[in-house]
Amino acid sequence: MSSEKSRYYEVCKGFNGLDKVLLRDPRGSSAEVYLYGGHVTSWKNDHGEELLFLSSKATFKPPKAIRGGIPICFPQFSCHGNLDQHGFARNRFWAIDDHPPPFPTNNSIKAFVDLILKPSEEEMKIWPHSFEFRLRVALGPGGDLMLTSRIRNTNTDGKPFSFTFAYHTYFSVSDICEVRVEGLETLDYLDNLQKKKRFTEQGDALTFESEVDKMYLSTPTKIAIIDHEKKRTYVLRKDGLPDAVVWNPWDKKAKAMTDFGDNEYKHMVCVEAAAIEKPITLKPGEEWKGRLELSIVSSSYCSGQLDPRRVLQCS
Ligand SMILES: O=P(O)(O)OC[C@H]1O[C@H](O)[C@H](O)[C@@H](O)[C@@H]1O
Repeated sequence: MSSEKSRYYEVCKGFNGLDKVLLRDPRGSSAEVYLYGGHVTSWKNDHGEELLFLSSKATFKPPKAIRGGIPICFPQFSCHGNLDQHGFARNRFWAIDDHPPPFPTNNSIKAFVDLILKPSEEEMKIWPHSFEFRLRVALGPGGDLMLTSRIRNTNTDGKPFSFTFAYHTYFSVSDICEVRVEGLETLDYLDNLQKKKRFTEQGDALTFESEVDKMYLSTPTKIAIIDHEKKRTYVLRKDGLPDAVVWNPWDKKAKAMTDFGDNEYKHMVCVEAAAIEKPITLKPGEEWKGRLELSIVSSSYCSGQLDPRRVLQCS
C-alpha cells in the first residue's frame, strides 16, 4: 500500500479479532468495513456522529451475519430461492483486492477500499457458479458513503447464472415514530407480512407505527429518510437497483431476535436498495454493477411542514 493511501485507510482488528478496514477522509468523515461479510458497520460524519445502526447485541461471530450496518445480500435476497435467507455473501470472509480492474477516476475520493469475494468449494456446492464479486467502499466529498458492487460471471462451462441482491442498510434514527420515508409513495409493493401480496402505497410518505416489511417495485433512483427529531435527512441514490425494501421488525420480532435489543427497533430503519423482482442474469464474461450512494442533508423541517419535492430535489 502506498504511504499516501495509508493515510486514509488502515487494516486493524475489530470485535472478536475480526479484521476490519478503517477509512478516514481528510475532511473528517469515516467508515469501517469488516472483511467478514464485506460488511460496512460504521459510517460517521465529520462531527463523529454515527449514521448507521449497529445492534448492541450484534455477535460478530461467524457464521452469523452482523446485525446492523450494511449486510450484502447475494446471490439471494430473503427467501426468494433455495439458499439460506439473504444468500452467503454476508457470512463469508472477503479479501482486500489490491489490483481491482480500473474504476472511473474521481480525484476527490481519497478514502476507499476494494474487496473481493470468490466462491470456495463450499459455496460451489450450494450455488454451482463461478463468480468474482468486487465491492468498493468509498467516502466522497462531503462525507458521502458510496458502495459499488461489480459482479462477474466467470463460469467456464458456458452457463449463465441469475441472482437477486440488496444493500441491506440499517439507518440510525432518533425515534422511528418521527421518521418519514419519501420517494416510495404511490408505488406498488409486495408485502412480506401478507404472503407477498401486491398493494399500491397510498398517502404522501411512509410513516411507521407497527411492523413493516415491504418490497417496493420500480422505485426512483432517489429516496429520502427524514428524521424529524434529529433534523437530519438521509438521501439514498442508487443505480442498477430498481427495488427498495423497507423493514422495521417492531417490538414482537425485535424480542424474538437474539442479536437485537428489545427496544432497538425504535432507533433503526432499513431501507434496502435492491434488485429482486427481476433477477439479474449474467452470461459468462458479463458483469453487473449496482451502486448505492448515501448522503446526509441537515433539515430544519418540522412534521407537517415538509415539502417532499424540496428534499428529493436537493443535490
Ligand atoms: O434477520 P435477517 O436474516 O437479517 O433478515 C432481516 C430482514 O431482512 C429483510 O428486510 C427482509 O425483508 C425481512 O423479511 C427480514 O426479516
